[in-house]
Amino acid sequence: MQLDLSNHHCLGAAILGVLSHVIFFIRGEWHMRGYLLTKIYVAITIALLYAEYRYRSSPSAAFQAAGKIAGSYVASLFISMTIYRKCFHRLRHFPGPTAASVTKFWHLWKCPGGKNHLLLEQLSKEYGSFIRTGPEELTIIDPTIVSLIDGPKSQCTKAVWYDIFFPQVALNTTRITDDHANRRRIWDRGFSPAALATYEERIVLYADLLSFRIEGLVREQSPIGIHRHNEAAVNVTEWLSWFAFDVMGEIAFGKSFGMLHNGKWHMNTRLSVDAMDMLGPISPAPWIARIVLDIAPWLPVVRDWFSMLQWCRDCMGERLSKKEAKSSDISHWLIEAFKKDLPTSNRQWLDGDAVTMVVAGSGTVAVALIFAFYELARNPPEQDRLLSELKKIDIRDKVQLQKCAHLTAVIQETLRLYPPVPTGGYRVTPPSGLFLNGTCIPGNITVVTPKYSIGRLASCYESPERFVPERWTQKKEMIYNGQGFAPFSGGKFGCIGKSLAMSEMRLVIALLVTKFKISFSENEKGETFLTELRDQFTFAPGELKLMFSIRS
Ligand code: HEM
Repeated sequence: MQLDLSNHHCLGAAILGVLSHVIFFIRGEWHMRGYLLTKIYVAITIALLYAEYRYRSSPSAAFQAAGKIAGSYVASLFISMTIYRKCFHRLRHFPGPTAASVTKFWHLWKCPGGKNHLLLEQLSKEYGSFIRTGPEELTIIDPTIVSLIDGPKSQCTKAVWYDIFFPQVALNTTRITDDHANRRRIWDRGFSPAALATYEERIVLYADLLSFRIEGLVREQSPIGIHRHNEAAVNVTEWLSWFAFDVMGEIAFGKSFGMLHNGKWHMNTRLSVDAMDMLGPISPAPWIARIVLDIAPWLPVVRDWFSMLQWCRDCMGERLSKKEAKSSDISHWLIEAFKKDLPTSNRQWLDGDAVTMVVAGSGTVAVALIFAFYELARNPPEQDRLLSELKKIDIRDKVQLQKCAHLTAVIQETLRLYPPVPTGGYRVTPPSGLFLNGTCIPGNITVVTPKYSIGRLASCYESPERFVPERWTQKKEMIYNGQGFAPFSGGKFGCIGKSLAMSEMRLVIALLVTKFKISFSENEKGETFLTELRDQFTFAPGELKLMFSIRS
């Protein structure tokens, strides 16, 4: 009689599952090894199948036995993880959906369409300011957390999310603090007041071109747009994106992408917008993102992603090959450091930062502008207030424009309601942890601080859902607590392009509002535009058409 050992094997596999959890997986970071572990698991399962096939009488029996053993391992591993995460983990006392505390698959399941900003908003209503949104992750919706994690004294580091981009290295994705500091010093040269002044001169030209092109649409000089008397329906999602990308092409690589001029998408900039689609559904679980990138490079969205990276590399390659070094773009400073062989200045960093310039510098400005015009169209009196402020000054004079309090307030209110980076900016707490209003946040925990929800807290803003720019000027009593307002983040990882972005936004809003009256068309109230809004680390808005009519 043959002894059936399969139950013993299953028991052994189950014990191995528990041991591998408590000895290995419970410690350190594993998100970069997902693909390797999957391959090892599949290889061992195939080996088991082969062994069982030799031992068993039929292939189906071999399949069954091998499946039981491999399944026992996985089941016990997950049971061990579940028990640990629910009953023993340092975050076990924090409220949140049960499934979220056990696995990040829950998060992927809940927001397949890139609606993370809405999901976190809904969770905050259900669970309050502290929500356990992952086994090792806390989402904190409290204005005080912002300076704790992104203030000048913060010891927090960047979370595993930034490894999605590996092997790409760049200023905003490196998780090595010293590398970040070295690279940031190089970038700082490209954002000195002198460098900024040269960029700003050219922004005026692009803003004028945008205004001129919209005027062309209204005056029927262009086939694009539906004209009616002295007004035209303008797809502001496209035109403002073209502006932001053209400006960034000029400032990053010394060449425009030509979209304002041509009135259509440049193939590769469109690609870079589409490529961001990948970040919507997979951002909540970087380890799954890594597996998808490694295992399925043929998926259309992953292909777009790699093509986008390649295109950014090509832009940098082209810029590198230019003999005449132009000191008036950001690349000039990065290339100079590369030629001097400064720390963190090899070709890989140059390529990575080419992506950073395109992604961080264009989509953010575009989305802020699109929302500013959306709100101005919804609130015509705000256009009148801007007009009366702007008619007294020379709009093309940056210093005068900076002094326009209402203009700045319109931008701040837009960024409060629609922060271009709505939920991203994940950080890891220092090993000693953090204290927030008497609550201890353990060390080495990922902290998510959604700017979208913090900006809409009723405890911080009166009528938080309403667009009221005056709350930043004459009606300051409408802000109970403004500590959480940080659309550009802060501290060592804060936005380096803040001043540039503010200049772009001030100028475009001022130019267009003084020249055009902006309103909704008959059939457009912006509902679809809002429904289509996706959180893909940066916000990706849907199509918005607004009526532009030339002011008399
Ligand atoms: C309205 C416009 C903008 C907003 C709201 C914005 C917001 C932000 C935020 C929230 C971060 C932190 C991201 C993180 O923690 O991962 C960031 C980082 C960054 N931004 Fe901006 N940004 C804007 C425009 C720009 C522009 C025009 C540039 C120009 C190139 C730029 C370049 C960068 C860079 C390089 C970083 C990484 C900084 C670092 O890690 O040291 N941004 N931005």
